Amino acid sequence: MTDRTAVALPATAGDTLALLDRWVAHGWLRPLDRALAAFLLEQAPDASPLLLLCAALASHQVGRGHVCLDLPALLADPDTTLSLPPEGGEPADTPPPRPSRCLAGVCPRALDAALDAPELVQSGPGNSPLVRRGPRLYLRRYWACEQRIGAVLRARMADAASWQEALDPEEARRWLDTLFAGAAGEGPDWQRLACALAAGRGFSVITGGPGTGKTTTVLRLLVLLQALRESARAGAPLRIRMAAPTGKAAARLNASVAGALDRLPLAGVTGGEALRARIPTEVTTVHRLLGARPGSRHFRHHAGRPLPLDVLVVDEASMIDLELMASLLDALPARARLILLGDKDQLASVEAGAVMGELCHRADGGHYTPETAAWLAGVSGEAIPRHYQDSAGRPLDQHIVMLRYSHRFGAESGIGRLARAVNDGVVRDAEGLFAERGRHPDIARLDLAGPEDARLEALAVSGGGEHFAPSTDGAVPAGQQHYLQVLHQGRPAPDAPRTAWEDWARGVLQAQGAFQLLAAVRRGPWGVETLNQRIAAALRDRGLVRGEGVWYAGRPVIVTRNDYDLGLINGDMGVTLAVPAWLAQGQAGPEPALAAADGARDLLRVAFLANDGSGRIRWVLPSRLEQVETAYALTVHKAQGSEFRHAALVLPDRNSPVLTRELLYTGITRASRWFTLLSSEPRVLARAMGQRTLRSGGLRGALMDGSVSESG
Ligand SMILES: Nc1ncnc2c1ncn2[C@@H]1O[C@H](COP(=O)(O)OP(=O)(O)OP(=O)(O)O)[C@@H](O)[C@H]1O
Repeated sequence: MTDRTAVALPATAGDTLALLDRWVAHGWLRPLDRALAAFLLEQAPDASPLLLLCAALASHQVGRGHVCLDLPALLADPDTTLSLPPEGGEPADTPPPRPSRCLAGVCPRALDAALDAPELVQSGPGNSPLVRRGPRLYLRRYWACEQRIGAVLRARMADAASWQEALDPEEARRWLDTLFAGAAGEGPDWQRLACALAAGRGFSVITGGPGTGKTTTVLRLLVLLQALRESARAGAPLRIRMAAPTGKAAARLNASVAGALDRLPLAGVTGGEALRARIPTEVTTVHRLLGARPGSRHFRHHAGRPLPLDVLVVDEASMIDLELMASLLDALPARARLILLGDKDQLASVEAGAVMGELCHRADGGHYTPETAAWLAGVSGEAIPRHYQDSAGRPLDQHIVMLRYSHRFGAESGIGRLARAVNDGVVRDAEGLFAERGRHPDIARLDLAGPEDARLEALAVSGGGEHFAPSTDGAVPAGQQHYLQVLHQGRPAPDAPRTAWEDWARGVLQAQGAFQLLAAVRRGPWGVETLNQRIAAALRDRGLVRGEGVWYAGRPVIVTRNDYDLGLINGDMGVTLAVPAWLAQGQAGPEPALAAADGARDLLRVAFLANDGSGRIRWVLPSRLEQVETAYALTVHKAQGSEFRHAALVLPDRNSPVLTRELLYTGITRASRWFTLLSSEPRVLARAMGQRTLRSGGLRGALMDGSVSESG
């Protein structure tokens, strides 16, 4: 609630820091944000209170995913710049004044005057800690990242003609006919258009919801590019690399690439098998590709030592934050082709920046110029419908294609229809899908009586099959007990060879992906912390897990920070297993004489799937895992890039800034077969769908006109 009862801008810098302390104490601001204000005051002892306040708020925006502080928005609605209400509730003592009260009466001119402090705020290159560009106030690091990204992408857009001219349209058309043989459907084939467009661009984005064929399309594109390279006799085959932001996303793409490549209609095509063999199936993480170095934020590859590749495909690009994208583009050779894949409607990265969303904000409408449409028709044989054409289309629009038809979720799929209704913001449709019980056997809604309703645990343990209409194939949704049963029942004998233990661990990890409980928030009764405790207790009560300590057999964990020494990436998931001492200690196999007695010497190790796509199991000593959390429940953010057969989403009964349409959409689309919604608030869908994630940043503006000038 906006508080405009009195003008209360702190009078001195000391008063400002005291106010920031109170905001920190109430969980409205991070200690880091307050520390920045204190640092600036040391640098410039006469800095104005308003400037210090703005600096702390600019820093706070970064923690909330924004790239900068939007100054007009700050004056129009000051309280949206703090974390209000804080997660998990407020402390009991009197709350401090809100920004709306401190800033009441502050006009744009006063703000301009406060920010006119060249030692702290400049408008471009320099060494001030803050940068102001028009309506935006940045921490310099984020302004610089935005500049670097803008410069690389603008240069590629400015050079579009040379990429387009380098493409032989007839040869491309011949290959597209081969690669899309038999693929006729209603309306334009956007996959074919995507291949044609990306083949004629140095930088392109292919966006689409789940199952719209991003992987299938990009593999066809890679074959097309490799084939064109060979027919032009332009030298060695293209060096192609594929990467994804997390180990989990890389492993998922890895698993689908090999199958999708096998399905390409290349059998019987002259040279087809050789081409197929020249498409890599290995997907790495962006960090690994760039050469992350332990304990450093610098990478082995950068502008001075670019990546040795000709084509780079980056999947799940919406999860890439501003800094990582800047590092990636720095390391990209000037003539290397960049193809970004992802779902523009998903939540943006946890860290600052929403690069994919900024690039794709006009993707729904197409906005292809008549020239682009004519060129695409010549290359692909597909006509772009008139309503996707726009004679005023911007250069950026000409680099983006949206795949519009889900091959995974047919027209009748509840998950597919729910995701669409949520995305379109049509509350009545979304609510109605749950009301038509039985019509959609893949979705269910469980209305809880309150935060303590034990039906939540029951569903998480068993999967809650009783809430779904029966499916035609008789399959039922899994819960947590599924992987624990695999864990208990599939355990090899103590003297079984190493391969048997690894197969078992793979089986447990795979079964663990059959169900995931998701939550919107971390703290409070509906947050992952409470849910994890409740599920662990419920599993103990049912005898599915034993042991009271932090580590016990069956504990699932998620890695929360990259650990290059252990080869683990933020988002990797593992399961704790009790294994014989010989295996835990890295010996090749059991010593026969000891094997029989070995069962008594089981040790705990956490099994992770190696994120190099090899399918190997990494056994990690629990005490070496410093940055992990229990993963019976995950936030939707953490689950991004993963997919589960059954995803159950728990939403809070109170409004929260994180409860947005994008969060709901991302949660729903984590489910591949069954989706359950759990909440005690009947209006929760309407609430979440009514809130959009808006992220401040200047990239979109900088790219829209396609000019090479600096963003303003
Ligand atoms: N044009 C098509 N015709 C028929 N089936 C298709 C077509 N394109 C993709 N598919 C099928 O749809 C499924 C999803 O395709 P794909 O994995 O390429 O989609 P995606 O967008 O990458 O999915 P994800 O949501 O996993 O990122 C696959 O089974 C694939 O074989």
